[in-house]
Amino acid sequence: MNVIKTKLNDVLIFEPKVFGDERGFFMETYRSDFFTEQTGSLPLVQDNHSKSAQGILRGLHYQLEHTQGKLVRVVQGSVFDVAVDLRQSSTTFGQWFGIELSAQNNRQLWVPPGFAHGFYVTSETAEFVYKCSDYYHPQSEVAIKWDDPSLSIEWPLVDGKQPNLSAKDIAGTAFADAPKFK
Ligand SMILES: Cc1cn([C@H]2C[C@H](O)[C@@H](COP(=O)(O)OP(=O)(O)O[C@H]3O[C@@H](C)C(=O)[C@@H](O)[C@H]3O)O2)c(=O)[nH]c1=O
Repeated sequence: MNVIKTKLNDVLIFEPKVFGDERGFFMETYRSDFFTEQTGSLPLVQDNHSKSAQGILRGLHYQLEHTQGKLVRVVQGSVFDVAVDLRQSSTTFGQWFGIELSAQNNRQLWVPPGFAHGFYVTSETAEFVYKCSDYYHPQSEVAIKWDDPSLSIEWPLVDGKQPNLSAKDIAGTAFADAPKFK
């Protein structure tokens, strides 16, 4: 597994070693010992899987309590995945990082606790799979507006069309008003 630092503190890209042969391929996608050594996070406790059509944007989400770190990847299709640093003590507070994750590049992104996370589907459909460091706690969920002008996230919108959002995400909070971490 290759590990690459990003411009945001503690956000890491993981590139699994892929063993291709005449049958197809094999890769290890998560090892708890290696993951903990690289991130300092404890083993991950919840696995999630979602499918979305092109143009769907989910985010930017986080939980204020039971704050989750997320190890995210795409098993079908491609997305533009974004992390926003909400930790006021961090030198990269308020900054965003975006990366293409796809079933072709096999890349995984580690979005640590203290970040908002979202993704936009660029392929016809995409299946998104992720592991979380804490359990779902809907009472403490927050959604920040995907297009908050103070974040200026450069989403690669297909044909320049507005993305499709859930009602919760349409009603998202402005970055300035969203609760932050220490
Ligand atoms: C996230 C989640 C949702 N659900 C349920 C609640 C709801 O009925 C349905 C869909 O939930 P949502 O609309 O919140 O799903 P979604 O918009 O896909 O939410 C996810 O977005 C990405 C960007 C993240 O980072 C995730 O942490 C999570 O917030 O699934 C669970 O049962 N467990 C979970 O862990």
